[in-house]
Amino acid sequence: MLTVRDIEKSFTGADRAHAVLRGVSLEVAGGESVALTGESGSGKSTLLHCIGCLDTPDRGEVTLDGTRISGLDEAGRAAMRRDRIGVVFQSLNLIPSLDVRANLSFQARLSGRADPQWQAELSERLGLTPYLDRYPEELSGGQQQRVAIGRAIANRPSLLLADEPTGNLDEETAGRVLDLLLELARETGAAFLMVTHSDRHAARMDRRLHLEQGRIA
Ligand SMILES: Nc1ncnc2c1ncn2[C@@H]1O[C@H](COP(=O)(O)OP(=O)(O)OP(=O)(O)O)[C@@H](O)[C@H]1O
Repeated sequence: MLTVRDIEKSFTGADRAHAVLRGVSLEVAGGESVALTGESGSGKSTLLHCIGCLDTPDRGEVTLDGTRISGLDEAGRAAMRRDRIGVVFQSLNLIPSLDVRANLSFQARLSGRADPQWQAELSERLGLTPYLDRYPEELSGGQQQRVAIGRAIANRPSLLLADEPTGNLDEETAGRVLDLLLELARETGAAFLMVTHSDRHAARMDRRLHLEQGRIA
């Protein structure tokens, strides 16, 4: 269960602070999928970064399965990212020097939770088994996207965060990739929060939250 309480975040510009998040609260239960929508610049990525331990809110609390993650130091936040949180962002951040097999298992190995049987099943369901020995640059955009999803889920994270994960795929491939994400998140019991600009994709999730003027509308 993800709980976000009254998060505030400002960025300081040349002369003044610009408040991006002005008291955002939300909850996502394990196994539940929630779409996060909002105009460009409304703070969706900022919110995801604060929740995913990639940035810190100025005020407010983020709790994951009872652990207050917003109060952790850098080492604690790194451990949360490694052990409990899976992310699929538009810049996929696959490791170019590792083949697909090693990219898939990278995070799970770091956290000591590598599970070869689960990884083999994931590779099969993501259609990646024929490509396990290839390097990211030898894959299509859709194939790379599926590696990023596999890597995020290989660890069975409590929280899965995705930022426009199908943004650069054609509509049909995007639909299939979203199906897989939803299926895997539900199956592993992850709380799944996804930023999307697509009404069609948002409609496929259990719930939708809209960010407007720094708050959930
Ligand atoms: N590191 C930063 N320093 C200063 N301003 C920032 C920083 N990151 C984001 N911002 C500002 O915060 C606001 C929200 O940005 P954010 O990327 O969260 O929006 P978004 O809703 O994800 O937008 P998009 O849909 O276009 O990706 C924007 O005005 C942006 O310029």
